[in-house]
Amino acid sequence: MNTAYDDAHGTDSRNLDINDPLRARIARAVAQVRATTPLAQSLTNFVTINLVANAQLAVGGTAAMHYSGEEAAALDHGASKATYINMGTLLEPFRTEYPAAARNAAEHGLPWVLDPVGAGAGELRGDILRAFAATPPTIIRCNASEAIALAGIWHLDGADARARAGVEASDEVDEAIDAAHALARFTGGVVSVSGAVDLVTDGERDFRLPGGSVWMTKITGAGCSLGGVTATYACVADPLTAAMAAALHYNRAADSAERESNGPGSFQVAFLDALWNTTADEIAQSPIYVS
Ligand SMILES: Nc1ncnc2c1ncn2[C@@H]1O[C@H](COP(=O)(O)OP(=O)(O)OP(=O)(O)O)[C@@H](O)[C@H]1O
Ligand SMILES: Cc1ncsc1CCO
Ligand SMILES: [Mg+2]
Repeated sequence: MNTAYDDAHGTDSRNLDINDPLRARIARAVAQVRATTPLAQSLTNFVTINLVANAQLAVGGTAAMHYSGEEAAALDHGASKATYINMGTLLEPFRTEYPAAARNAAEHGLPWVLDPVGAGAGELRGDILRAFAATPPTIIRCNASEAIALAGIWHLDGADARARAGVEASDEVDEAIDAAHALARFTGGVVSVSGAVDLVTDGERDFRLPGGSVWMTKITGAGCSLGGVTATYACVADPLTAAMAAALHYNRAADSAERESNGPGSFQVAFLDALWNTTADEIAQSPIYVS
């Protein structure tokens, strides 16, 4: 039987087998975060910093926010198991502090997650993103426009690299597929592109994750906090599992929050509650279209 998803995306994608080991790894990651409250440190924008921390706590993790390469090094020596860097609101000192934090993560062999918010806008953002190419992120979590812009900034082959500015998604996820593949090949990591149907790719396999709520676009920081939660999952799981667990956790929590709410304010509250209450099995048994 063809689903609405198949009709829209053709027949070369199929729902991942219910017994596929990836689903077990996702369920285990969800349980492990709740059991071990891992710390992912964040250097993130001033608009949505509170939602990022609250979402990390709501999935079971621990949050610590700062803007310093030195503090990143101290945390990498201590409790932090992953770093989240979000480019939303930049100040001049971040020109050196953000690449230092990325370097520290790489030197400690720890994963780091990049949200290239607004990629394509401004010299400072471009300079910092170019500096990251030396110690590339383990996971890139972005919207379609940002994936295309970042592939352009890094001059990657195969990307349709139209430089595009802006913090809200305007390209459809599928338009960013070549850019996402190029980014994954360049970093050797995973790229997670959000939208109505999310795309997670390691450059070899593409996973499309339907569901979630359009209300996510009416609260600021849905994407930023998804980046933070992706870092939380990267504390306990390999990059592909972490990106999948975070995106699926978001989709199932958003499905449930939409049923409970009647506007953006009540949606955000219901969404945090749903992050807390959604079960590991609900997350791991989600539709996952693989191609
Ligand atoms: N039309 C939609 N329908 C359902 N879910 C959506 C839709 N658009 C986005 N989402 C979900 O919202 C979350 C954030 O994705 P989005 O693409 O809005 O990020 P973003 O553009 O980086 O957001 P922001 O920068 O405002 O934080 C993801 O979980 C994604 O699945
Ligand atoms: C609205 C906004 N401006 C800078 S960062 C941010 C949050 C969404 O990325
Ligand atoms: Mg964003």
